[in-house]
Amino acid sequence: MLEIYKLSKSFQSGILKKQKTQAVQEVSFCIPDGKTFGIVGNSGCGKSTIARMLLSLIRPDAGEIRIDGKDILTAPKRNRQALSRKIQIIFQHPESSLDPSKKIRYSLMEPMIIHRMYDKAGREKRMRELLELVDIPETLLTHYPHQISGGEAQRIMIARALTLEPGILVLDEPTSMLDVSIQAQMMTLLKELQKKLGLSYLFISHDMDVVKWFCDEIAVMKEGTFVEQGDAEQIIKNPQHPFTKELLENFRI
Ligand SMILES: Nc1ncnc2c1ncn2[C@@H]1O[C@H](COP(=O)(O)OP(=O)(O)OP(=O)(O)O)[C@@H](O)[C@H]1O
Repeated sequence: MLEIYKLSKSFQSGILKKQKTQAVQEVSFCIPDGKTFGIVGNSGCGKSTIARMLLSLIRPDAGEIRIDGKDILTAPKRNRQALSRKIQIIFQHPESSLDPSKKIRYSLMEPMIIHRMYDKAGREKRMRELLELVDIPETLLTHYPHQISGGEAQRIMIARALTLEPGILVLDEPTSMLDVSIQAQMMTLLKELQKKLGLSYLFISHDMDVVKWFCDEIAVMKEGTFVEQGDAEQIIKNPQHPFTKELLENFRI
């Protein structure tokens, strides 16, 4: 279970750091095990800043990030690494997330080696289990990233994220760079994996149709705050906030 409470982050930029942007302001939400929470909003509203805080890439100014009741931000240093490993991300551009000079086998093994997970035989076994889960043939292990398709690269990235046994995946527009025909396959795979592994997803997207099908709950984000949040289908069917209505209108055009 992921619980986010009053998370805030501002950035200072410009000459003498005089310009302040409140990127995220007191957002709270909760994702139970096996559920999907979606964040929708225009470019620059703060979605990636939330993702970066969850992945411990930047530190929030205030708030709490609790995984199974334990706050990552105040946990002792020795526990923090294990806790932050529980949240992994799938990016928009799978090709650029894979090292072009390394074979697929290396990309799958690397996180387990860095985090000293399993012995050699255990890592091999885990890698093969994951390949089967994401439906990728073992023959691809000896390929380089430029020798595989966008859809295959995204499956490999999902397997790579799962090597660390996370409970939560942040899906940052995971299919927006793929062909429409592959997008549906990928979303179905993500649903299957969620069911099999009990994963929680934080899904960042612009596509209202996908959000409605994929998410249990959503938040509509504008200028750093959630203007509306709750059951996905309910919000899309009966939006209350003018900004949500505007987003839905623009999407339908
Ligand atoms: N490192 C930074 N320094 C200064 N301002 C930043 C920094 N990172 C983000 N911002 C600002 O914070 C706000 C939120 O940015 P963020 O990247 O979270 O938006 P987003 O909703 O993810 O946008 P997109 O959909 O385009 O990726 C924006 O106004 C952005 O310019």
